[in-house]
Amino acid sequence: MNDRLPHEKGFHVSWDQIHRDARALAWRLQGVAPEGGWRAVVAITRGGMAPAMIVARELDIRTVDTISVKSYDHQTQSEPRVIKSPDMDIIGDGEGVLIVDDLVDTGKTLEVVRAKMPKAHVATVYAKPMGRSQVNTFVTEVSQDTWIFFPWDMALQYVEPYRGT
Ligand SMILES: O=P(O)(O)OC[C@H]1O[C@H](OP(=O)(O)OP(=O)(O)O)[C@H](O)[C@@H]1O
Ligand SMILES: Nc1nc2[nH]cnc2c(=O)[nH]1
Ligand SMILES: [Mg+2]
Repeated sequence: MNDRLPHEKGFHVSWDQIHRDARALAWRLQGVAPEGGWRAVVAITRGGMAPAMIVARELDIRTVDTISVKSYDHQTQSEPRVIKSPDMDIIGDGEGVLIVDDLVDTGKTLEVVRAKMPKAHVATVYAKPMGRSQVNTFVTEVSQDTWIFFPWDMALQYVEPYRGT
């Protein structure tokens, strides 16, 4: 699959697995919650929305907002741009706020987001080594040369048997 290059490996995540991993993230976040709990979640669209919903459900957080940062066209990276900001009257400097994304790769997206909400706690389900230092809590690390495929970008399809007739 040429459009996956230069990534050596593919890590294919099912709906079931992202659900379990996002729940594991919520469990960890509960363990480091401030007194009184997290007051809001900010999902980084679009990939952060599914894990953010699961985390908000598990931790009973009703205030959920979004920030939209566009940094990739398919697998080609360009400079990240904020297209939509959260309600800063509610989010403030980010104290007691959880920022959730599906993954961190180079960390460029999170750099932009953290600058807006410097006191927020940053959580991703998956992390690659280059961007790991931008994240406070994550669940699974994959190597830098791995491309993660999410269930919303995939479909079930027929696979040839190992041995033909
Ligand atoms: O750490 P970085 O190198 O900045 O990359 C990580 C970001 O890239 C992907 O989002 P993308 O910009 O592709 O948008 P999407 O979530 O709408 O798919 C992913 O969901 C992260 O948000
Ligand atoms: N789906 C997906 N988006 C990304 N954006 C940056 N890295 C990745 C990745 O490994 N998978
Ligand atoms: Mg994203």
